[in-house]
Amino acid sequence: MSTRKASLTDKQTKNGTSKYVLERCASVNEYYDIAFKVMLLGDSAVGKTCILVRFKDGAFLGGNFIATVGIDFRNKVVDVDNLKVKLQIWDTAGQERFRSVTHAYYRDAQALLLLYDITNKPSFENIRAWLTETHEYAQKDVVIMLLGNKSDMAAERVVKTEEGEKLAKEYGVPFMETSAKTGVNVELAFLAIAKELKHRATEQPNEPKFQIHDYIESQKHKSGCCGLK
Ligand SMILES: Nc1nc2c(ncn2[C@@H]2O[C@H](COP(=O)(O)OP(=O)(O)OP(=O)(O)O)[C@@H](O)[C@H]2O)c(=O)[nH]1
Repeated sequence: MSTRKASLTDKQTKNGTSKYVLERCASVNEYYDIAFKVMLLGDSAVGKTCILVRFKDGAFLGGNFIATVGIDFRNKVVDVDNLKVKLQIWDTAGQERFRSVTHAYYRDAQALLLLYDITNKPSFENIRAWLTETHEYAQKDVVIMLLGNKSDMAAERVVKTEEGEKLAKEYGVPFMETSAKTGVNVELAFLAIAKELKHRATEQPNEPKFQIHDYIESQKHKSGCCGLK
């Protein structure tokens, strides 16, 4: 069991991360125009922490698996259409015994990344239960994305890409397979979420609506670990 501790205080959750913050803000030397909260959800060991570390630091946390205790978060600022968008990304513990802790944080999240492991069938089968939880605890208009992680482990795959696509279609949510190990589609997943949230927050009545599904389809497989524009 890890020594990682729940580090998100009430004060931190309220610090410059309200839904539509549009003035320029500085937080620990990071300037941003608008801020959103994103939560990573899914069974234990599907790779939530690794996806976050890959996105934030461009590295892979290999070696011994250390389960997250409670909830933790990291910030990353990305550029979307000349705006600096800060994503405050909450990494939750997948283990059942921490569920009541994480439920309390759903309400403030504007987006949820729901992960399963393509080499672990139960983690995929549990996605329906995760979706039920999100409907119970999250905001009605929360943006949800389904991610099939560990796509680098082709030999151990037990969940077909088409099964992920089918489930995502059933729930009307965007889907892609990712690998925290190789970086495939990791930046794309977060960037698509940032774009969707930014467009929702700044949308003008006569502007065409941002189509997250179309954006993802046009960008899939282009993104490795770095450099997606
Ligand atoms: N091959 C491969 N291994 C991965 C990938 N992502 C995560 N792992 C491994 O899977 C294990 C679990 O990863 P974590 O990121 O700690 O899982 P988690 O979902 O945060 O787990 P909890 O904290 O218990 O909720 C670790 O041993 C990682 O090295 C991936 O994309 N490919």
